[in-house]
Amino acid sequence: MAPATGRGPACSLRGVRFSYDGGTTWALDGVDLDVALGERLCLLGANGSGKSTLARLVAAISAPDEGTVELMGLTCFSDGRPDGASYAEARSRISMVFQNPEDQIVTTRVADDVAFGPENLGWPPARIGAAVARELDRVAMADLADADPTRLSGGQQQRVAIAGALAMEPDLLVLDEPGARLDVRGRRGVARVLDGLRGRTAVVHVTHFMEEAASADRVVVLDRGRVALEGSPDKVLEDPSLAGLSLEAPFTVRLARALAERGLDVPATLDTGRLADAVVREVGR
Ligand SMILES: Nc1ncnc2c1ncn2[C@@H]1O[C@H](COP(=O)(O)OP(=O)(O)OP(=O)(O)O)[C@@H](O)[C@H]1O
Repeated sequence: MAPATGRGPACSLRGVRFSYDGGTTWALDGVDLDVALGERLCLLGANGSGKSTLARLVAAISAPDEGTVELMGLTCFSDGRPDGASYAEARSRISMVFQNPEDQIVTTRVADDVAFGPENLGWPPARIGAAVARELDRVAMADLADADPTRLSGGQQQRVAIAGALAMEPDLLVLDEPGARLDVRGRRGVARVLDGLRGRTAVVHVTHFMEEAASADRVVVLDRGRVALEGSPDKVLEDPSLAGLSLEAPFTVRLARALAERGLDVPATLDTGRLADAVVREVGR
């Protein structure tokens, strides 16, 4: 087994396989995945393609059946065999946010909920207090610090869950469809928080929303437990093979294709302004 260094990349998976039924079917079937420190990666794929399973492996919540998992430069699994000390160390540096925020509520006061993770890490009270104040501020929930989280809206609860995850000052934040139950405003709020982490905290973000993937550094598309597409958002979200993976290209890309079919020379782009400029140029104002 490679020595544990504790340095990056945030995540490096090689030949990872995972089965829920003892190897009859594979939810993940030979996945290689790298996430650099500070990088924001979006995971896309049809229902059942393996996104949540992969997210849990990256978050050090579940173990692979086969393959090598390195997290924060620590070899946690080598050929499927665990290294308990490395795994425990990696876990302390990774946080996860799930789809249903109510599953993550553990107390009856917002500030206590955010403090829960740091308390489990054994931090001194002053450090915990500073982390709670900082993260409630980040998610614009400072006014509701004393509220009962079970009485908040789904969007507010998700912000509390994100604050709790970030309060532990993770090097890697894994989010499994955090916007699934949020309206547009709620999802924009999550996007703003993620933008603020750019370059400092690695983020692995499972989503069904193409617009969210557009702002990632890199996009990976899963198909039946394997990596089907990988690259920059421009490259992946404009790829014509997306439809064959049961994914719909973003609106601007579909619009550009429809205009091109009608004879306009416009690029299939994620950039609304660039598309608008091209249309204006083509129709001659
Ligand atoms: N707890 C479980 N027990 C048995 N099979 C499971 C379990 N969780 C997931 N699976 C199966 O593993 C495969 C991958 O599921 P996973 O939830 O990782 O996909 P996903 O891409 O996140 O799907 P979705 O977009 O629907 O959330 C699917 O075939 C699914 O049915």
